[in-house]
Amino acid sequence: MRATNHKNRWLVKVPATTTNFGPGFDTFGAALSLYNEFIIEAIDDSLSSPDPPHPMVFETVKAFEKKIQSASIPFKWTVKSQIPQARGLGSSASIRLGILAGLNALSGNPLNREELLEIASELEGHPDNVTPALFGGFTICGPAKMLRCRIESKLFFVAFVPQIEIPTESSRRILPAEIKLKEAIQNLQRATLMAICFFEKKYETLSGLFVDYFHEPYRLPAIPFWEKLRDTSLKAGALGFYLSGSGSTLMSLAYKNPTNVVQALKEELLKLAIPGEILVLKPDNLGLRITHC
Ligand SMILES: Nc1ncnc2c1ncn2[C@@H]1O[C@H](COP(=O)(O)OP(=O)(O)OP(=O)(O)O)[C@@H](O)[C@H]1O
Ligand SMILES: N[C@@H](CCO)C(=O)O
Repeated sequence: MRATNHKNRWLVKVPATTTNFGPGFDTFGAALSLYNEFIIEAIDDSLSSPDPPHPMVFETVKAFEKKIQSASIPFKWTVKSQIPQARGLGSSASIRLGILAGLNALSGNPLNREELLEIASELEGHPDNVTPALFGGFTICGPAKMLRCRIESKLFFVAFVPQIEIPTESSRRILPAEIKLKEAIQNLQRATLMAICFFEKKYETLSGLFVDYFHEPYRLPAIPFWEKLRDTSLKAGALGFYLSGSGSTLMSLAYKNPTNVVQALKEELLKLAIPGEILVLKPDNLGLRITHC
């Protein structure tokens, strides 16, 4: 049996995330009050299960081992899952971070959070889910740099989660290789204004900034009812409406009170007979937490 850290069972709680916010493709993200909870436990090598491992977990363990330049401690994992899969709410980021943080703790914390972020961003292929999941709040990610701010609790994220699954990988493949300069400028202008609104907590000024040319025009056709829900949501007073991550979740931001937006969406969904779930979520300003258990 291998030597393991004496603290050999950890509970890792990872928040869901919403990203892009319209014009902030691959750049903006926020952590939400919906969680995946992982138990990561050291095991005796000889008890290892012969089952093929989860491919994402296998890949994550390999990346951790490469970074620490050593074989990792054998472990088993379970997840109590609230985050719906392939719906643009950061379920894959939660898997990668849950495993990385648990394995790091089992190994006596050889890596700091910035190093975990680097590994998880690399594995995901983009940093905008893993950054808020790890640090909480609203985050802006750039190459090798990130900034974050708290989000006040008067901002509500009203998520409509349709039954349609959209894997991120296929949803990225349909994006264009080039963008027109005029459209890039408009995205830049809106995204910059949006960032200031979040950092200065001027949430009401967010209204009108959610128009995007980078990804939504290519992805939204897969969700035929999006336009009707956007009109309903904005008419009911939402500050903005956007495709969360690569979809399929359609996100409305409500200021101070989400009731009108939720009610209007429920009525429209009933009228259109569209199956799915509405989740009223708050910002999570803590990010990933890990405790010995
Ligand atoms: N609770 C879970 N248990 C096991 N695997 C999971 C779980 N949640 C997510 N996954 C893995 O993550 C994949 C979904 O990742 P994908 O990147 O396509 O979507 P997402 O992360 O939910 O959305 P987005 O990246 O747009 O926010 C699933 O196919 C599965 O392999
Ligand atoms: N920014 C990424 C997020 C995926 O969750 C995308 O939209 O493809």
